[in-house]
Amino acid sequence: MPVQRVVLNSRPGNNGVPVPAHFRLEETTLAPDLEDGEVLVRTLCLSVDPYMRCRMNEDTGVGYVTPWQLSECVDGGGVGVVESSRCSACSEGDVVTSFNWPWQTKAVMKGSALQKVDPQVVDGHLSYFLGAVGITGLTALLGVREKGNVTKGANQTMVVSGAAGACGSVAGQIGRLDGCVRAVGICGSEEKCRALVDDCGFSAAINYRKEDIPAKLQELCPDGIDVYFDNVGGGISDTVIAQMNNNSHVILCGQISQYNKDVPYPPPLSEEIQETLRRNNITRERFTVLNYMNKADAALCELSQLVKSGHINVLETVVEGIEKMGDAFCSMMKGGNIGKQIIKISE
Ligand SMILES: NC(=O)C1=CN([C@@H]2O[C@H](COP(=O)(O)OP(=O)(O)OC[C@H]3O[C@@H](n4cnc5c(N)ncnc54)[C@H](OP(=O)(O)O)[C@@H]3O)[C@@H](O)[C@H]2O)C=CC1
Ligand SMILES: CCCCCC(=O)/C=C/[C@H]1[C@H](O)CC(=O)[C@@H]1CCCCCCC(=O)O
Repeated sequence: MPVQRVVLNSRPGNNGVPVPAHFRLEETTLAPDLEDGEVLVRTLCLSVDPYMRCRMNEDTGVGYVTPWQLSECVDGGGVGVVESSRCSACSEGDVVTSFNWPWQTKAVMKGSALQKVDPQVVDGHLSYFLGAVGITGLTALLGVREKGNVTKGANQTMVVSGAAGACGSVAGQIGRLDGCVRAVGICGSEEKCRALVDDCGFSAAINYRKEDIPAKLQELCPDGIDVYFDNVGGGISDTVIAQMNNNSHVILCGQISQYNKDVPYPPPLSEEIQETLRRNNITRERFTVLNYMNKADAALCELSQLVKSGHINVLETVVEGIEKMGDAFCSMMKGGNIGKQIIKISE
């Protein structure tokens, strides 16, 4: 059976900006018969994520992430439907997901590597399994709960960087639902600022490309900053940390502004920022969602209810066609997405 797939064509290097030519679309053929335990799946949607930038390097620098190999099919989060099965756990028509879904229109996968999911959990909106009711929603919810110290009635202000992205847009909404009196987003365009305020209930948003971040933070956070959900690192985060209250909390979720640089994860802070953290007793703990998977089932159930009831509004940027994978990844790394970047492969 002929299928299309995306392979890694070349590496950007530890200091390079990824471009679509680092990926290549190929035709390949699937074996006609399944072996015992195997499942033929048709890909519905694929997830595009920042951590994939380190999979483009020979050495990812992050223990739990493996490098993609040159000329081999790349993989990541995916959702699809079972077309035929020789695995007792999967039947034709089942909707399944995996963290290691090949960027391929159809694939033969081990049934044991797939998780069966119920489309009702997302009211049939299957791409949500890769976003708000999947790993990015979990990252937002568990990141806030595990590291944010949000307390109802405590008059707290939350700031979120990368706020109009998949994790950020949900994190600010969770912050509000959990009791923050203000959620202020920092993001890279006017359109994103509008989406945060009009669609996601953020109190205000700052366009870091156009506005003076320190002045806007002072204006929009009159009682200082108590919780900072950090998706980007670098200069934006240094600016936020400089305005944080005593005994406040940074949720170190990601540092995307540094991913095209040859620095370890998490990138080291300047001596000045470290001193600010110490002086003001600000916690800054690294958060990795994969370390909290024992809480995933309950959290996914909560996220499903919050999305279905309209308490969380989901933002997505959906691009169609496997041939757009490279473009979509490179675009997301430069801010081309609002909400979760998804590639739709088939109906
Ligand atoms: N700790 C964990 O377990 C997890 C961490 N993460 C991390 O969370 C963060 C967000 O991921 P995700 O929600 O999937 O991605 P997003 O949907 O937020 O997409 C990435 C966004 O990052 C912003 N960005 C890119 N470069 C810069 C820059 N130099 N400075 C500021 N902003 C930049 C862009 O938005 P803009 O237009 O605003 O610039 C872009 O849209 C990432 O750092 C990721 O690594 C993700 C999942 C799990
Ligand atoms: C560049 C370092 C990024 C660190 C932050 C980040 O984005 C982490 C993301 C992971 C998160 O914990 C959940 C995920 O899905 C992301 C990693 C997934 C790992 C799968 C690796 C698959 C493989 O290597 O085979």
